Formats: sequence, C-alpha cells, structure tokens
Amino acid sequence: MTRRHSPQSAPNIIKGNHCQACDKDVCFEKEVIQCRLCKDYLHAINCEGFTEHWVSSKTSFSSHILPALNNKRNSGTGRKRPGAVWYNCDCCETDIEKSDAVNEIDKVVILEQKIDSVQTNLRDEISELKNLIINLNNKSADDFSVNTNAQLEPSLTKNDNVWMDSQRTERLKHLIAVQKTDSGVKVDDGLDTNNTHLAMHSDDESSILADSKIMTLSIGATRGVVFESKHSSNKLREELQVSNNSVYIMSRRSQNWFRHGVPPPPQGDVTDERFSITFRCLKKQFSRSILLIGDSNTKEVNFGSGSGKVGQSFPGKRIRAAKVKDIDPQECTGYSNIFIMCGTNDLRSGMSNMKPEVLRKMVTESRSLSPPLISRDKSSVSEMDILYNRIDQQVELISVLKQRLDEMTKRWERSEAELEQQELERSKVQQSHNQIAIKYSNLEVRWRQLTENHKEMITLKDDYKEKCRSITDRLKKLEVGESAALAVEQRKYNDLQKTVAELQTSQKKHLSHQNSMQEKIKSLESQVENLLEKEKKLLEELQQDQLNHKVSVSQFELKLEDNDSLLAQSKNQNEKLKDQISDLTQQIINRGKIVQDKDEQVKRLQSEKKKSDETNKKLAKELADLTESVNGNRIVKDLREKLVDEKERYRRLEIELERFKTAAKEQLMKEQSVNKQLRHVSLDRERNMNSL
Ligand SMILES: O=C(O)CCC(=O)C(=O)O
Ligand SMILES: [Fe+2]
Repeated sequence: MTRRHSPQSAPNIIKGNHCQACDKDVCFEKEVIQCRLCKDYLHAINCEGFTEHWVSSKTSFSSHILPALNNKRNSGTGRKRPGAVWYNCDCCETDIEKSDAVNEIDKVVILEQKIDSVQTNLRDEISELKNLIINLNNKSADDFSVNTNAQLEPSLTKNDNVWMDSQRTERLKHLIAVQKTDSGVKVDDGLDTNNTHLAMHSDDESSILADSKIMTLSIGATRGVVFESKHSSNKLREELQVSNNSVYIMSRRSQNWFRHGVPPPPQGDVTDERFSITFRCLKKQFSRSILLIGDSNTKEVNFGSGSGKVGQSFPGKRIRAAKVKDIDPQECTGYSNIFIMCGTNDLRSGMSNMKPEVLRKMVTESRSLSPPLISRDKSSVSEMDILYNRIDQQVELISVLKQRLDEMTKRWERSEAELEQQELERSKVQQSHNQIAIKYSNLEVRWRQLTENHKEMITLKDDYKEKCRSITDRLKKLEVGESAALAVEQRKYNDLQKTVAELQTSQKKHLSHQNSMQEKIKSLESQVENLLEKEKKLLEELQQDQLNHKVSVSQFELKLEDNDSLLAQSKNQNEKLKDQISDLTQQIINRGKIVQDKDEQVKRLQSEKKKSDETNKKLAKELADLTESVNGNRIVKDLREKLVDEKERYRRLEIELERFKTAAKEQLMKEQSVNKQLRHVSLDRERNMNSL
C-alpha cells in the first residue's frame, strides 16, 4: 500500500495558508501543526495562542482541541516541548506500530487493532463534540433556561409540555418583564433576604384546574426549592436549585402527593433578593375572583352572598396584612384579581416629593384606565364607594409607589443592559458554536478519510489473507513433496540396509575364507611338520649312512690295503654309494622344491593377505560411508564392532603367519646347511675316490 499521507503522494490538508477541509484561510504559525514524521500539515483547530504543547499520538478532541477551546495548556509535564508543537499523525503512528510486527499476519492484526482504536477514538471525539455543541446550545439558552427537574409527573414528555416551547417561554419572559414594570410589586426594602423562606405547602386549592400545570418563574438570586412527599409510605425529598430567569413546572395533580417550599438559605450564606411569580390555571368560575389584602381599613369589605357581602357573583376573599411580610403567599393562590391595600399604618406620606395636584391627576387617570373589575351592583355600592374614597386618601402612598416604580424602572434598565451583555455573550457563544460545527464537519472529513483508509486497510488485509492462503497451499504442496522425498530416503535406507546385508554376507565369506586359510595354514604347518619329521629321519639316516660309510671306508681301506681285487667290489659299492648319494641329492632337490613350493605358497598367502587387506580397506571405507549416510544405524554399529573383532583375529593370524614364515625360513636354512654338508661329504668322497 502506498502511504496515502506521504507529502509526495497525498495533498496536505493545508495548502499555502488555506485549509482544504474548512475552506478558509488559517494562520500558519498558530493554527497549523505538522506531523514531525511525514511532514504533512494539518489544521489544528482552535489552538490559537499555543506555541508549545505536546499533542498526543492522535489529534484527539480531548487532548488537543478541547484544551485549546478551554483556553488551557496541556498540563502533563512529559507532553511539553518548548518552542514547538510535537505531533505524530495517525498514519505515521500506524506505520511505527506496523514496524513492530514480526510477520505479515502480525502486521494485519496490528492494523486491525489500529483501525478499531481509530474508529473508537473518532466516535468518542464526535460524541464529545456533539455534547459540546449541545452544552453550548444550552448555555446560549441559559438566559431563560427551562428546568424540568421539578416535573413530578414522569409521564410528561417534552413535546406535550407547553412550557418547553422556547418561543412561548420567550413571549412569557417578555410578558413578565412588562408585568414587572407595570405592576410595581412592592418589595419591602428592609427585607432580610437571608432569612426569607416559603413554608412547605401544596398548591392544591380546589379553584385550580385539576389537569393543569403550575408554573413558577424565578427572578433574582438562585434559591433551593424543596419537594417532598406528603405521605409517609413514600419518603421522597428533592431540592431543585432555581436560578435567575428560570421556570419550573408542576402539575396540579402532583400537589395531592407532594408539598413544596423554599427553605431559608443555609446558616451563614449571604443571598440576594429573589422573586417568584407562580402561574396557575383557575377554574372558570374563579376567573374573576378577588383577593383583597390590607390592614384594618379593609375590614368592612366582606365577600360572599347575603346582606353586607360583596355578592355571589364576585367570588373573593379578604386577608388581613398590615405589612408586606404579613402576607402569606399560600393564601394568595387562586385569585385572578389581587388588591394590595397599602394602609396608612406603616407607609406614611412625606416620603413622596411629588406635588399633590400631580398625584391627584395621576390617580384620576389611573381610575379612568382601571378595567371595570367590579361592577357596581346595588348591594355593593356602599363598599365600593368606601374603596374609592380610600384611594383618595392614599395619594401619599401612591407617590411612594411611583418612587418605587422609578426604582424598578431603573432596575429594569440595568437588567436590560445586562440582557444586552448576555445577548453579546450569546452571540459569542453562537460564534464558537459555529466554529465547533466547522470542526465537526472537519472531523467528519477526517472520519471519511479514515473510513477510506480503513477500506484500504481491509483490502490490504484481504491481500494478506490471500497471501496467507497461497502460503498455506504452498506449504501443503511442500508437505506432499517432502513425503515423496521421505519415500526416496526410505528407499535409500532400504538400499543401505541391503548393502549392509551384502556386506555382512561378504564379511561371512571373508570369515569362511579366513577359516579356510587358517585350515590351509594348519595343513601347511602339518606338512612342514611332516617335512621336518622326514628331514629329521633323513638326517638320522644320513648320519647313519655317514657312520656306515666311514665304517665301510675304513673297512674298504683296510681291505684295499690287503686286496686289490676287492677294488672292483669296492668300486661297485662305491657306485651304489654314488647312486645312494645321487638319490639323496635327488631327495634333497625334491625337498628344495617342496621348500620352494612352500615359498610360493607363502607368497600366495602374502598376496591373498594383500588382497584381503585391500578388501578390508574397502570394507572399512564402505563402513565409513555407511556410518556417514546412516549415522547411528544400529546394524552398522554392530558390523563395525564385528569388523574390529575380525581385524583383531586377522592381526593374530598375521602374527601366526609371520611365526610360520620364520619357522619355514629356519627350516630352509637348516636344509640348505644340510645340503652344504652333503655336498662337502660327496666332494670329500669323490676326492677320496680319486685319490684311491
Ligand atoms: O418561590 C417559589 O419558587 C415557590 C412559589 C410557590 O410555591 C407558590 O407561589 O405557591
Ligand atoms: Fe406553591
């Protein structure tokens, strides 16, 4: 496989100052990293401002992009390299890992593992990126987050919950903002925010629609709202942290099972103001209900039917609260029209610097603007008159309210500015969100590239598999060839065994030959013995003859002296003796011949010995060959041992032959000396005869 990522064969992601994947210009110094092995340039997304850090083996989202996004440096000490970005791209890392492989199969295994790990990493990176995008989305919606933790009805899904509709909540937010300015809700400035709390309760008034939702909007400091089960069998208790501009939703039904409240902040905690506005859906008949909150001045107003009451058609109630802190919010639920009568007991005139005539005008205007909340029916005329008269009396209070209104307006303006600021931040977040989206698409490009690599690796793997298969086939063929070679070897072995058997038979023959030779030698020995015996006898005879001859010579001499006639006789005798001598000489010649025969025999034996020597040498050579070819063969070993024995026996035979030869030589010498003596005797005799 060609290295797709090599600088020559594959285009870098970065060309000039342009990233091909993002299709945008990049800062070469800050946004580009180079693989220190293949020297390819890659777009290091969002690593601006980083002149030194160690990027791990992969451009993984966690080790590279995320730290850059978080504007943090990689902190691992071993990873830092001053003055440079150190980076090995995935392909080079794979090459390094591949070089560890001992064989092709190992290489395939390493590649497979690598592909798996790259896939897992990429999947992790993509899911991390997705999470980040989701988080950023949430963060941008933080200004008005919808918190669903308090949904106590688990069956309620996002789709069927109207409060999950961001457009709707946006409109609501606007509405609330208007309400904030319009209503001018009185907030006691002397309120100790660190002690405020709302007792545990359930919004379970019968005036609330049974299958409706109750929504509470939080403004200001973050506070904990506690939810707990009412019934002992089910002891659940959860606390929900509600932040500024967040809403939580409960169902009306859950009120039968749970209660909720806002506990005081933990001891020692300093907290800011928090307002909450709760929205409830009332049953139709309560839509016009009235709540009148006020001091003793309101005691004359009584709701209900009958004489002295406001009337059946105006459902409502009056609660006594001389100061704001006396108001129990629990008592306030379920009323569409709430009148807070700020009595003169605590809030006196003098606090307003508004001119009375201006104030009066305002009151008149407000009267004209007021919706006809309460129609004047006959039964309630006097009470309402009293109410309007009271208003006249409360101009000072209204001026205070105006002041508060101004304060609230300022506060609203401030919050507007904050909102603008938030909007700005939001757009920034949106920008980074867009960047992330680009990075995501980059990653997808990388993913596609890796998929292509993966495909290529799979083809490579298939190639390797194919190679492995062919190697296996070749191996099988080799195995078949090997068995043929084995058969040849077996045949050779059998031949060798045959040769050994032949050698054994020739050894046997040699042995029998040696035996026959030994027998021959024995017979020769006995012949020599016989000859010696005969020689002995001849010698004895010769000695005897010599003695007899001497005697006869002396007798003859005596007789010769006395009688010449006896000369002839003596001549005859001499003739006989001559004959005898010639016989003896003949015998000696014969013996010489025998000795010569023996000599020839000895020579023959020697040549035979030479031949057997040669045979032995040949045998030894064959044996050596045999030993080489069939090393460790038991039969050959035995044969070798036998050969050694044979050699020993042969050596002894040789010694004996030597001894025999010397004995024969000695015999020959003796015979020669006897011959000499005989020759001397015959010469002496002839001389004697001549002298006679
Ligand atoms: O302030 C809150 O979050 C709780 C308000 C509440 O429970 C209520 O108005 O009934
Ligand atoms: Fe409540």
